[in-house]
Amino acid sequence: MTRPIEQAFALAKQRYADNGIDVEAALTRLDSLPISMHCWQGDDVRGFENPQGELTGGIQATGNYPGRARNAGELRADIDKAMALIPGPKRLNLHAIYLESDSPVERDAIEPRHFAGWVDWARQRKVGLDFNPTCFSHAKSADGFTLAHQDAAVRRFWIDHCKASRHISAWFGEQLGTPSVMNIWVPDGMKDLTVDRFAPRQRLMNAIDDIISEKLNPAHHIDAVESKLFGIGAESYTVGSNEFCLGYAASRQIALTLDAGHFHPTEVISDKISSAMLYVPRLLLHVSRPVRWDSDHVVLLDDETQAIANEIVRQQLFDRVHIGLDFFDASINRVAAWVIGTRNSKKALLRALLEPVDALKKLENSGDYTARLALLEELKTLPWQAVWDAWCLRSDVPIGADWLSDIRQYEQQILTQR
Ligand SMILES: C[C@H](O)[C@H](O)[C@@H](O)C(=O)CO
Ligand SMILES: [Mn+2]
Repeated sequence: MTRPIEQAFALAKQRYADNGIDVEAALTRLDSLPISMHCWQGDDVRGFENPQGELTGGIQATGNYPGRARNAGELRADIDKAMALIPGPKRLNLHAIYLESDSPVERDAIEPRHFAGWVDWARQRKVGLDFNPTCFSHAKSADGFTLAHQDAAVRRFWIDHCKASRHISAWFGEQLGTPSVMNIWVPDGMKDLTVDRFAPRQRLMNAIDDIISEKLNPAHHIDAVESKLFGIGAESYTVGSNEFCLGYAASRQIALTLDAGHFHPTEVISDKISSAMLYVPRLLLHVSRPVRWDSDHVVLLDDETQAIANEIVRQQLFDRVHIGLDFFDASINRVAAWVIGTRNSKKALLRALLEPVDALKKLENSGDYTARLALLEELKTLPWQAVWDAWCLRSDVPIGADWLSDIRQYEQQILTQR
């Protein structure tokens, strides 16, 4: 059964060796690059705090596919299913609304114990956790403002939520032995013409300064800020814009989060990585797929996903770039969405690792742009797929589209019974 896979792999290895590429070294590197899967794909960003509540903050999960996870047990089972179909290392990215508690807990009162179930789950599976305060889908964010709110009491509430979130994040890192990247994203903005664009940004800056003022162990916790261009209902003005977040992360030397859907339609985050890395210590990537807007479609193996992976590999940013995903599609099987998007992100990383980067840079530096273009195009059709299949085989996950039958079975037995 596995013989053709192995034969194809042997031929592919030779083919890549002829191009100066050590396939085994590429796979060793791939085995060291975790992708942080976002928990919110499993339940359309509802969480367990108030699952019947409205998703606000200018984001939207569209679709009504059956089988949404309704509690932590179901969500963990779905993540387990997805992870079993994805090769290589994975992490899990949690939002604060995925807490577990028998009684209501206000956001500014969340504690590590509310996430003990997740830590137990992660420890058993040897995966790291990342975290996000949830500054949306709440009565105190209903007017579109949180950390930049005019009302000091509302601002304080969200500052305290983010401070509590940092303690949870640091606890994740300490418990699991791998730092948790905590991403602060706020939806704050205005629907229409905004006269004072300065004061909210000043308030946001002061609020985040307050949040990160307590020094936490960097071996346990990493702070990140995520910019955005616009949200639904905040089309004219976003307080945490790209300039705000880049400036903030650079001046405070914290991580900058680049979400592929948070820029103008023709702007790409792949081209921002090399610039941002000159000024910030780390990047968190939210690999996503905007279709005409920040639609958070499932990640494809498309040009931009490939370009993002190429940047990480070509500039050797392995220790400074954290790769996360951010999409939520409720119109297809949600577990399949995770599998498709995460496998595609990993395929892009593999293809990037199979590039003869030094040879390409040499051609570029010598001005031989003809050979550079020729080689880049020829590389696209080298047998990376045989390497991918062999890696799936080694990682004990299905090869090709074989994973789909597992998903179908899971759908019939589990998801449709919900
Ligand atoms: C759940 C959100 O998508 C996420 O927290 C944030 O990263 C974002 O991208 C908002 O558009
Ligand atoms: Mn994002």
